[in-house]
Parts: sequence; structure tokens; C-alpha cells
Amino acid sequence: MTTNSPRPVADHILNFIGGSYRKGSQGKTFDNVNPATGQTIGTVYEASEADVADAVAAAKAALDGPWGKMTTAERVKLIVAVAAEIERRADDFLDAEVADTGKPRHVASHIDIPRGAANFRMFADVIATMPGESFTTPTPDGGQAINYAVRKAKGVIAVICPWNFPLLLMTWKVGPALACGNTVVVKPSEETPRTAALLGEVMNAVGMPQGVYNVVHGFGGGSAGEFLTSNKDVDAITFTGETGTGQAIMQKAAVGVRDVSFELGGKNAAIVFADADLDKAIEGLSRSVFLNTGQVCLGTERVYVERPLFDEFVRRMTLAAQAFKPGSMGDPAYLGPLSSAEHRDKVLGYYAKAVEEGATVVTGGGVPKVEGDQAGGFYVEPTLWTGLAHDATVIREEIFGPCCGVIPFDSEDEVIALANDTDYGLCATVWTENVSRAHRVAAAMQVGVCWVNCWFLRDLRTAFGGSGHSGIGREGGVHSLEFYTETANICVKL
Ligand SMILES: NC(=O)c1ccc[n+]([C@@H]2O[C@H](COP(=O)([O-])OP(=O)(O)OC[C@H]3O[C@@H](n4cnc5c(N)ncnc54)[C@H](O)[C@@H]3O)[C@@H](O)[C@H]2O)c1
Ligand SMILES: O=C/C=C/C=C(\O)C(=O)O
Repeated sequence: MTTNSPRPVADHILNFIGGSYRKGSQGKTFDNVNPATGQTIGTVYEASEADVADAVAAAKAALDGPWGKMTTAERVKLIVAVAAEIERRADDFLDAEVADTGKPRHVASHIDIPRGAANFRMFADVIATMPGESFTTPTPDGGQAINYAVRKAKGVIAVICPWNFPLLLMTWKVGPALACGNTVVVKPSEETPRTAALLGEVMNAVGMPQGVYNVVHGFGGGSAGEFLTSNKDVDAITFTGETGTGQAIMQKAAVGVRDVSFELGGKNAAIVFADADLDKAIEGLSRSVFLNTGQVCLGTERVYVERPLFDEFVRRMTLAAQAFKPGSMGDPAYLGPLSSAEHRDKVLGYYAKAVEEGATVVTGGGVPKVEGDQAGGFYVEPTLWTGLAHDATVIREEIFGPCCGVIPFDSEDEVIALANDTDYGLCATVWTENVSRAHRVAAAMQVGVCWVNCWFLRDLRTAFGGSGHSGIGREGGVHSLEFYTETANICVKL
């Protein structure tokens, strides 16, 4: 079923600490708003500093309990059971995710929820099949020693998440953290607390020991986010969100010399050569620009098109943009809202800035007319600009909305320089049918991930992350083990 009709969802969203749900000890709450309607649909119970400390203490204690004593095989069995239980309750997760984000049900049912389960299954496999390292070493007395590495859980991991793919991005970290034997305290985005809370029920249903998985609700600075990153019993922090927030978290992590893994913002370029298969490029880039209403860290916000193809590309992308129906929930072409009124205003600020800086608005640029229940939703029009200089604000700053600037180029060297001229380095896409050029240009992109003739095609075993202001470290497959375990070398003299 891929209709957008809402089903009832729980309207009290609680913290999950030591295996039990609870309100905040200071009695503070905040509203849970459905961005598709602008209506308040629930109450979130904010964790106090004492609640966060309880969650961290529960996570620390769990390391010494049954969880810490399990064999890898026992842990893997539980993690696979978590995946199966998410799948069994897929409709509940779907309702929760759609209520929090307003995204189309078909997006959540094809991307967010299946990935929530896959993230557990894949890391269960990785840990079950993890190879080891060993060296035989000559010793001064003419004998030998054997060196071998063992990987140990790092301890209590703080997992701080954004609102754009709440379950997917949270489990992308919780999956490997648990597979490696850690315990976690999750701080979901204040805008999308539901699926993290619901996952607590899954943990209890499969018999996950108490304290292995904990959730605290609240905001960033001066609230649960900062309480968590400041807690000295947190051993490492994994974070997905804005670059500025990453900088604030890194300062907290410096106290106690804690490790961080950061997946941050992007200003991702697409390069479309004149020999590209235009159908493929339009299909891929219309998803890359507009999927999830442009609220995808991997999304494209700058498209460089080789001059002979420029006009035709703009014409076809315009049709693709106009095919989306912001606010028409129930229509298969429904384009969801932005995540909040605040984010909508930020995106509209960029729409105004683009015009101020001389853009031609090819399509969109405003707020769609939406009627009925959704009149109060936070919708904007899908938007394309041409005529922008490379240093225009909307070509340089991350917007996180359904929009992009299209800019012509004349040579391969020129476009490589333009694409790389950014502080960010998350991903890029290259569109060409020339195989040599595809490899050459992809390797020249200063990014963590480069797609050729496709976008967001994910193999969860591959390294994922960004360079520059887009992040620190790589997660995915065995790369996640680098962050979620501590490697110890054991040297045995024979
Ligand atoms: N690189 C990636 O993989 C990736 C994936 C998704 C989103 N993102 C980025 O996320 C951003 C959008 O998400 P967002 O607006 O939720 O990001 P955000 O940085 O505003 O918030 C993310 C989380 O951090 C918390 N937080 C905020 N300030 C904090 C502080 N001082 N201490 C501790 N926690 C704090 C928030 O409460 C939230 O849970 C975009 O920049 C996007 O590019 C990156
Ligand atoms: O919005 C960003 C989406 C990121 C996707 C992943 O981190 C992933 O697919 O693992």
C-alpha cells in the first residue's frame, strides 16, 4: 500500500532508558508537529540532564551485564531478530516516520523502513564474517612471535541524528555499534522522535538486555544533545547533521579525548557531459534534486551541463520539476513538505537570495497553493535556476531544499575545477557514456562518494562519508569497525 492516508499514531513520545519508557524528570515537554499539515499531533517528553545521565549509566552498566558476556554468535542472533521485528512492524514504523516527516508513504516504504531493517542485517553479517589480522615476527633470539589483533567494543556510543531519514540514519549507526558489542544512547532529532522511540519496543520484544539501547529526547545546545556529548561516560560520539553542529560536538568530544565519526553537510555537484544518456541523467538527477523534497545530504544542488546539451537539459529538468505535486497528498507525484516552518523559511530565504543575485527562475521559486488539511503544511515549489555565477550564495551554501542551479561548462578541466571549488566533499555524480572520461572525472572529484550514471545506489558494504567540511571518518561494511571497535594487538612469544 502506498497511499498517504494517515493512520493513528501514538501521541505521547517517551524516553527509553534501561529498557523502560519514561517521561522527563523535570516535566518538560515539546510539541511534535506534522510538517505535512503544520498541526501538532503529539507531545514529546524532554530528557533532563539527570535523565541523560541515567541513560548513559544504563548503557554503561549493560556493558558489564549479559550483553557484555555474549558470544558474537549470540549477539548476531539478537541483531537479526531486531531486523525481523522491524520488518514485522513495518506499518507501525511507516506511520511513525510519515507522521514525523510528512514524506510520501512510498518514499518511506521503499527507502526509510527497509533500510532500517537492512542496517541491522548487514552489520550482523559483517561482524559474523569479520576477518582477523596476524603476523609472524622474527625475534632477536632466533625464535618467533605471533602478533594478532582483537577488536573490542568501544563502550557507550552517543548517536546523534538528523530529521531527514530518521530511522535509516539512526540504524546506520546503531546497527554496527551493537554488532560490535557496544551500547548506545540515541538522541533523535527533536523534529522526528517517533521511530527511535518505537525501536525501544522492538528491542524489548526480541529480548535485548536492558540498557543496550536507550533514547533521550530533546534539543541540541542546553538540552539532551549537549548533556549527552558532555557526559564523561560516553566513550565515542557518532553524529549526522550540519557542519556547524559537528564543530560544536567536536569541542565537547575533546574533553576526555573521545573519538568522533561525522557525516555532515554537502553541496554536491553533478556533471553532465554532452555525450550523456539524457534520459538516464534526467531520471537520476530529478531524484537527486527533488527526492525527499531535496532534504538529502547526498542530493544535488549544482548541476554543470556541457554547453551543447544545456538548453535541452534545462527543458527536460523543468518538466521533471513540474511533474511533482507539492501538497497533493494521495497523488503518486506528491512532493512532501520541508521539515519545519523554520526550515521552510530558510529555503525561501535562499529562493529570494537567488533572485537578488541575478538568477533566472526557470520554474518554481515560491510557495505552492495548497488547500484543505494541508494548507498549513510547510511546502515549497521545486525550483530550478540558471544564469547564476559560480560564487552565487545558492551555488556555494547548502540549502537542503528541492532546488538547484544549472550552469553551462565548456571543458573537462574547467568543470572539474568548478565542481571541486567548495568547502564540502560529500558526493558527486558524473553523467557520460565515455568510459575513460567516466573513470578519469570520477577519480578527480574531491568527495567521499562519486556515482557515475546513477545516484544513491547504495551497497552497505562500501565506505561512506565525506571529506572537507562534509565529515570525518568512513562508515559502512568493515569501515564501520574502525570506529565502533578498539583494536588491541596481542604479541605471543613462541
Ligand atoms: N553526511 C550525511 O550523511 C548526512 C546525512 C543526513 C543529513 N546530513 C546533514 O544534516 C543536516 C540536516 O539535519 P539537521 O538540521 O537535523 O542537523 P542539525 O545539526 O541541526 O541537528 C542534528 C542533530 O544534532 C542535534 N544537535 C544540535 N545541536 C547540538 C549540540 N550543540 N550538541 C549536541 N547535539 C546537537 C540536534 O538536536 C539533532 O538531533 C544537513 O546539513 C545535512 O546535510 C548529513
Ligand atoms: O541524507 C542523507 C542520506 C544518507 C544516506 C546514508 O547515510 C546511507 O545511505 O547510508
